[in-house]
Amino acid sequence: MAALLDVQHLTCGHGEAVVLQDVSFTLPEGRSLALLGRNGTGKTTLIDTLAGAARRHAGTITLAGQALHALPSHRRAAAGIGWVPQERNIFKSLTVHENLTAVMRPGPWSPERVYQLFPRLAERRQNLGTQLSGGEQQMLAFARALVLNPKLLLLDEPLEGLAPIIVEELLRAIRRVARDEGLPSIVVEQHPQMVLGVTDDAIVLDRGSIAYRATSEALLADPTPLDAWLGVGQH
Ligand SMILES: Nc1ncnc2c1ncn2[C@@H]1O[C@H](COP(=O)(O)OP(=O)(O)OP(=O)(O)O)[C@@H](O)[C@H]1O
Repeated sequence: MAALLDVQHLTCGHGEAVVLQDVSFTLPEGRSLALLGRNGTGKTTLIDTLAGAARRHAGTITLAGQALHALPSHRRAAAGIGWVPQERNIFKSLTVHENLTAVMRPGPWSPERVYQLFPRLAERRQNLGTQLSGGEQQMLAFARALVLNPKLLLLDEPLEGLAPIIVEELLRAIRRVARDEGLPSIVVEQHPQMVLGVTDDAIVLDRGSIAYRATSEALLADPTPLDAWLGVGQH
């Protein structure tokens, strides 16, 4: 079966600066991928390049047979990229419910379904974005990407800086969406043990390229290969 996402010989960065060189990987339909690596190794740059928000110097990005690499960001969203950037792009002057209805498209994920996934958002549906906690904003950013009914979900450090109880809720939601429902997803994370439990496969970036890849299950069973790329005791 053809890969859902096919990235070939991708070189990308910011302006003239190259951050990742000649990166190739595929993501099959129904699989989820943890994107790991030390600070500054280019995880966000890779996600942003897939979403059309960083500079592609060379290479191709194909989603469900459609070439995306020459399209602007909004057309990649229309083609099925559901992107949740680190800065949580919600409309702060709209209510939770308006945030969802402003972007929703037909498909299995309706606002009512995301409220079941995130009961906190259901309680806050009439609250403005400005009235939400950081964790609730992250849930709303995730929910907005879901109601777009994307073919591929990109989550950039969705757990960063959040309280443990919120991290648990988000991990449960990622597991349900990515693992149980099989929505293809790429999840950037600095701390592997959390994300390896909710993804199928893992890629480690180092020095501008893919340094290591394995199944998440294998790395959970034996994380020693991560020592070389993330630092001993860092996972
Ligand atoms: N907008 C930008 N303009 C120029 N350089 C940038 C920009 N954003 C990131 N970089 C540089 O690109 C490199 C990779 O950064 P990137 O944020 O992709 O790494 P990362 O692995 O996501 O790190 P972190 O975990 O800290 O977010 C770094 O050297 C960074 O300084």
